[in-house]
Amino acid sequence: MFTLNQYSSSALLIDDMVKHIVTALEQAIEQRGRASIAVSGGSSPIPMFKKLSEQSLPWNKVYITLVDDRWVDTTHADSNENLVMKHLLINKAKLANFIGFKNNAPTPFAGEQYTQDKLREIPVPFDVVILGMGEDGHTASLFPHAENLHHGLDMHSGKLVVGMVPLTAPHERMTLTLPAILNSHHIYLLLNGKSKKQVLEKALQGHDVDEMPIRAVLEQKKVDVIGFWAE
Ligand SMILES: O=C1O[C@H](COP(=O)(O)O)[C@@H](O)[C@H](O)[C@H]1O
Repeated sequence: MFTLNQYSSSALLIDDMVKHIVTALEQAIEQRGRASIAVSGGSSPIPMFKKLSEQSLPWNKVYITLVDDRWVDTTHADSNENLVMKHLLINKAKLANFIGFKNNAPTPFAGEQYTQDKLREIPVPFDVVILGMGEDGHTASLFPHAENLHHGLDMHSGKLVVGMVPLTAPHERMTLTLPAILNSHHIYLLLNGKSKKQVLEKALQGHDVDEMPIRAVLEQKKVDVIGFWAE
């Protein structure tokens, strides 16, 4: 089920979202001794990452990975791994365990198996998956009309990650597949600004997943999804 939480300011949104994340991670650590979170890149999560990094948690028991990355060097300005290093794995959170996607393979397709093997270290189901959404309706790097989109959405592929070549954004990508995203206890969708609200409304009005892959997450019945929106 999808629920949208709306806030009168982004500061209030961040406070509440961080509370949700911390509660889920604390609960997992209490029950299983470890917790896991997969996070988006892009610009939306940056202020939330900083607040999250300041929280008092046994971060050495928290495993962090990405929901997607661009196939660029990890020091590149467009690398989601670089973003997480700079904005999340700081302050108290620098003690967390991080597993990124990028490896030395020439393409994300050639690198799938290596990353998939590395990701086996992470406790699953993920306790929290933080998604974003692009203006084109993509989420993670599941991009509209991309040639490989059906592999990313295939609930029976047995794959955690697949390569993707977006038609609507730069860089080849590697993305968690839909079944990997849905192998989670909580999915939080972070949305900032009027235009993302309009994109969300359009997504909720239709069913063509190829046109707007975010619909695959909004329409599924396996995991509850909470949207966090502020103008
Ligand atoms: O390319 C990407 O875009 C989405 C949305 O990013 P935003 O900058 O509009 O917040 C992001 O969720 C994804 O992780 C990223 O690789």
